Amino acid sequence: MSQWTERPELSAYLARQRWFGQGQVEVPITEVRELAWLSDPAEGLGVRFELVTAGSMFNVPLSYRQHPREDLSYGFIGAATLDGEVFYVYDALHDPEARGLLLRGFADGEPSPGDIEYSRIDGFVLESHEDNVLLSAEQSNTSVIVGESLIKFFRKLAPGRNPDIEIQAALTELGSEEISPLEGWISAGDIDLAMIGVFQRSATDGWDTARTSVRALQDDAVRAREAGGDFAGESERLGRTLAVVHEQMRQTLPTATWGSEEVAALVGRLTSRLDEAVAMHESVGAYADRARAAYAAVASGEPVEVQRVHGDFHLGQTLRTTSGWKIIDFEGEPAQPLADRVRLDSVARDVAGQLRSLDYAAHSVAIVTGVEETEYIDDWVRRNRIAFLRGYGYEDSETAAALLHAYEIDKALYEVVYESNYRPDWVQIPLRALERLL
Ligand SMILES: Nc1ncnc2c1ncn2[C@@H]1O[C@H](COP(=O)(O)OP(=O)(O)O)[C@@H](O)[C@H]1O
Ligand SMILES: O=P(O)(O)O[C@H]1O[C@H](CO)[C@@H](O[C@H]2O[C@H](CO)[C@@H](O)[C@H](O)[C@H]2O)[C@H](O)[C@H]1O
Repeated sequence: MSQWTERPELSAYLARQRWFGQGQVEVPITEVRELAWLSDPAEGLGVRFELVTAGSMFNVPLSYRQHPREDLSYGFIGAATLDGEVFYVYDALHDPEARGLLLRGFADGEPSPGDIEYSRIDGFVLESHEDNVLLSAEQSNTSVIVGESLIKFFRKLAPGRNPDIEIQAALTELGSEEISPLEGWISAGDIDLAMIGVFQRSATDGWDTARTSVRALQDDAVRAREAGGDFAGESERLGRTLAVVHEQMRQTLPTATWGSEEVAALVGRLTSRLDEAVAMHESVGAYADRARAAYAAVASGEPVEVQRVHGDFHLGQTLRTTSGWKIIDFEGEPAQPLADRVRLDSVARDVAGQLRSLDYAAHSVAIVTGVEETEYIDDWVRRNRIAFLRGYGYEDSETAAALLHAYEIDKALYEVVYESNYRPDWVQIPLRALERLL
């Protein structure tokens, strides 16, 4: 039995991580599966993946050090004993030397240790695993840049192929230029622990680029089309990129047509999310009847063409590179169970995600800078919505419009729950959007 089920340090550490997703609440650890050592603790530094069940299962690579390290204090978890000897234990992703050991399996000629498998696509070999930089630890997952690659350690785990790997492997094989090519992954049996792909060095994040444009028009108090940083051309190109990626997914992954029964099931899922948002935020109740009416319009429409989709498409999942937009992170909404994240869906799901994100980019600037909402903000959102839909070539039919409307409402409801958990100051963004949408 692991000492972490008996002692509070690791559950306290998990509660402080955003990727744990419980909003600072400690959840008891019921099980820990320790994978093979990647280095021998008797030599001073032991590193291994530990799969920790605390409600859900989490990927927590740990480094066990014989001596404490002041400079790693951010990732310090607690002391633990191994074979009667005391070790100082750190989150291995905050320990540069330990990160190198987690990456070593991708180096030339390195065997996969014990129950862990390092898979490489097309002879990919990691040149050097030692020089690596932690990119971000504050999101759903934890990413590290190493050489020309970026490795993402999945935090919340589930048995079954991770959709990020599944979709990006299919699109990489197809030669897609709209994603960042996948190079490999790490797994333990049927559980995927991490994926590695090309690091886009020239990239700027779509979210930052869009917000810079909003700020430009706000500074000058001019309409979007007159501002120096007009984003509409980028929105249109991004729409086109998403349409290409959807087409590539149709070519390589399953598709289907939903008849009345499946559409009724969709309406059922939309309605339960509505109920969840009402329970979370009282003021959502005022929109419930109108949301139900919008969902009923979907049920009375034509059959719906479905396929694999991105599932959580927003500006933070886009990179503007010198060779156009690239779409990343095909995991779906992190909070949903795997079965929901791999379900076929309408492309309207992703189109709606982006429309919501444009609304977020504009209104978040107003919140952060503390200025009054102006007509310029609304103008920016309208102009970029139109450009994105034009670039995508979104279908012009009643059924397509009803679906898009329903999915925009659904995403705003998801956001009410998401923001209530993580960024209560921002919950007004989706709440105001509901007011506009309904
Ligand atoms: N291939 C890449 N090249 C450059 N930057 C990337 C790449 N993949 C991800 N990023 C950066 O890392 C951030 C987090 O990546 P993402 O896959 O969205 O992780 P998460 O699942 O934790 O949200 C992105 O917002 C982006 O800025
Ligand atoms: O990127 P993740 O996979 O972690 O996605 C989650 O976090 C997102 C926040 O970073 C959240 O997106 C919401 O906020 C965005 C701005 O930060 C905004 O562009 C999106 O439209 C809005 O939904 C996403 O919903 C969540 O799953």
